[in-house]
Amino acid sequence: MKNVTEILTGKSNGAHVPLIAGPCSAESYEQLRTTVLELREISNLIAVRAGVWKPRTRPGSFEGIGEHALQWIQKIKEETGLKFAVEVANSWQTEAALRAGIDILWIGARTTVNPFYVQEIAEVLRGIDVPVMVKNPIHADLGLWIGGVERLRKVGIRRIVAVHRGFFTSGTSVFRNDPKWEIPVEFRTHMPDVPIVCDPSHISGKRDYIFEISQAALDLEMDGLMIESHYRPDQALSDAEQQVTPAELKEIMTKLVRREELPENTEALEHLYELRHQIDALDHQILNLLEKRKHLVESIGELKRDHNITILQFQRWFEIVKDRSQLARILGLDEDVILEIFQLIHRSSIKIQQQILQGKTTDVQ
Ligand SMILES: C=C(O[C@@H]1C=C(C(=O)O)C=C[C@H]1O)C(=O)O
Repeated sequence: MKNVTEILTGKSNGAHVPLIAGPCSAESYEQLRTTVLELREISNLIAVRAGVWKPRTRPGSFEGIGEHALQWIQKIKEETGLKFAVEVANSWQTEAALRAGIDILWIGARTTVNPFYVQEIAEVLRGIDVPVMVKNPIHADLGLWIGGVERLRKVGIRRIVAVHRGFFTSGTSVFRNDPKWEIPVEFRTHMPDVPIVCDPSHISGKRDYIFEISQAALDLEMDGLMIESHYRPDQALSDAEQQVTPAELKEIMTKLVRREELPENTEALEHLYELRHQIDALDHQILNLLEKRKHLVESIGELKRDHNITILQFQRWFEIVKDRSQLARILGLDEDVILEIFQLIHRSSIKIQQQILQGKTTDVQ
């Protein structure tokens, strides 16, 4: 687990799961203060989140208190000594947040989608040492997420944390936003030194799923959690259904299981290595079989070239799909995954045969 606590607050917080929590929006001084005082009871808490400017899909919804709420934050910061994080979506909001001494800024999903906005914010931050969290863009465009981080790095921001808040779904998921776990995993392979915090509130859209998603995030080695909490969630002016009370949040945090990357028990560790050894052997067999398959595809390609036969053979391909799906089902394998693997293999076969028919060598696939 990367040290999100140190990056965002400059302090360390032991082996806990770092938690950033607070209301979706700062609605009133009382609401914010009561929530924060209750949240202080959770030992994982490293910073408070509070929306000041709220980007809403359609006008007419509560769009945040605006700059005035920064004064409440300042007062509560003084009283509690806690660090506060605020979302900024453009240059003047960034300037106002910095003037108010906000400790951590975050760039929201609706801003990460737009490189112009991210750049505008980055320009205000040039030469300033403030930690910034970058939420994934609304749709699953990994490049924009990485690009957001790169824009901040280019102006000298060093303390950066990515936030996974899920991706737009047109109502096809039980969740408000589709987690698409493969995207943060992919993000990690591109930017291994940037910690990722999961925001289960925005993924779930419903408080009942927050524990489940938080646990899934920890099991994928995410480095912390960002969760919306309100002392009276049902009366919240925004995101009422997904906010939990500080007491509920405390319970969620206690129930979460922090799993280690490797078992401490030496017997279990040896068993793990033995099983991995067997997987290595099987993977090598898979690769050797793929190499043999490739040679057959090449021979068929030469035959097609010499006898003027089309590369793509739908009838044969449909038979393969039917046969391999059926076998996958019998073997208890995930049919969709097996189909995807065969689609990739088929795509590669087509490419190999195209090269043969065009008279090129087939080294590159
Ligand atoms: C190998 C062939 O060419 C293509 C590749 C296929 C494959 O990879 O199995 C199947 C059908 C064709 O679209 C073939 O015609 O059999």
